[in-house]
Amino acid sequence: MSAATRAEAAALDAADPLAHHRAAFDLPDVIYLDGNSLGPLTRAARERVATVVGEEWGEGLIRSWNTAGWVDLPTRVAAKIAPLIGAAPRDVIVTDSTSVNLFKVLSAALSEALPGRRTILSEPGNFPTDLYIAEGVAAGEGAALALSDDPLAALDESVAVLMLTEVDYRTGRRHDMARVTAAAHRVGALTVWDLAHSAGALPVDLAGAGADFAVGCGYKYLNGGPGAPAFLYVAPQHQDATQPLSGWFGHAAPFAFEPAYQPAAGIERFLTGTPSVIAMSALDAALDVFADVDLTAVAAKSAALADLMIARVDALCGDHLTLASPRSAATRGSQVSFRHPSGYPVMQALIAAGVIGDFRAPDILRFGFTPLYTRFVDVFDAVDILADILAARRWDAPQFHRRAAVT
Ligand SMILES: Cc1ncc(COP(=O)(O)O)c(C=O)c1O
Ligand SMILES: Nc1c(O)cccc1C(=O)C[C@H](N)C(=O)O
Repeated sequence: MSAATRAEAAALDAADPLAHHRAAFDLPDVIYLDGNSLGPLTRAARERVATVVGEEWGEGLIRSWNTAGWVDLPTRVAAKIAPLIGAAPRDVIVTDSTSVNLFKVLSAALSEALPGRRTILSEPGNFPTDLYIAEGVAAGEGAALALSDDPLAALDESVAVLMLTEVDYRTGRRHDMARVTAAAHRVGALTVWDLAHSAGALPVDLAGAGADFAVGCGYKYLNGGPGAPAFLYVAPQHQDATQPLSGWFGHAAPFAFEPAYQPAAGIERFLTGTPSVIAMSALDAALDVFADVDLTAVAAKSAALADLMIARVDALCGDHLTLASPRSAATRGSQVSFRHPSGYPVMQALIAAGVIGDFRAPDILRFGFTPLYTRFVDVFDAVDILADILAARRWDAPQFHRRAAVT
């Protein structure tokens, strides 16, 4: 499915069965192709945060832990994420950040590994926090982190845990979770999957793939807001594992205030401290947009949006940009990246012109596709604007070269 003219792109929008979901979002007047880094505000989250602050906190005060159900938020929100990732609700919990959850599940995975196995295998291109956390866990557990550009080939009987991000944050390349998990299990290794760039964007089937552990972000495709709580998944057969951040919310009876730690049964032992109620409420409300959404349709539209972008970039910007993502949607997540030697100022010029993507060092222009609110005409217009910036070298102005702290 592609469009050679703006009218054809508009016709695709007119026929789009997901188009009505755009009204659930509170979008400013920009073309937003960065929902893979920070999802936008939903109308429901805006209202819910106002209620939580004004009524539940302002009026209810401490009573709201019970009367507003604050204490159940980690499991209630998890039950909304579970169907998006192919998991049973009791195998998912919402808590902490992705990095902290990775620390917990990696440690638990090492404790579940076959005797004598102390290697965590990953890729050098994995998201840095994953590698940093694995370094920390390895140092504390007398394990080692091994990196390979071809982790499937590097899998052998020394590997305790294979830790991968399903969709690569730079290129959008997608691993075949079922195939890779099966290969890990064949050599006796466990798997830890990072779903930061998958959850809410693509159908994920953790249980079907036989994945052992997973983590993911609340603030990207799930639209939970900046710094939204993250989630983690533990397959039922590993839920007796211990995790080292043994805080009171993971205790079997937190309000018994016992001096000794006794882990809760099941997934709740992966909690640590008090949930971030305002942030978790925003995520809870934002997740309602997925209530009647078929992720297969989301992924199909995402592939069509990305294919349109690639076709238009080939046609209009081919002399300037090199595709850094798989050309085939079959091995791609919900984003497309292009290389340009001056990627940073090009992206700054594009943002100044009202098209928001992001830059990833050293030379990547990255565009995320979020089919619940992104239209075909948005992609069409974005490439026209990008082509103009490149052809006229509008990016080569001093203000676009100044680096911001956060890219
Ligand atoms: C693959 C991946 N994992 C983890 C994170 C972030 O983890 P945290 O929410 O702890 O900052 C990101 C993005 O920031 C990411 O892209
Ligand atoms: N978590 C972020 C942040 O705190 C500031 C800026 C960006 C982010 C991101 O999420 C980046 C994102 N994980 C990426 O794939 O690049």
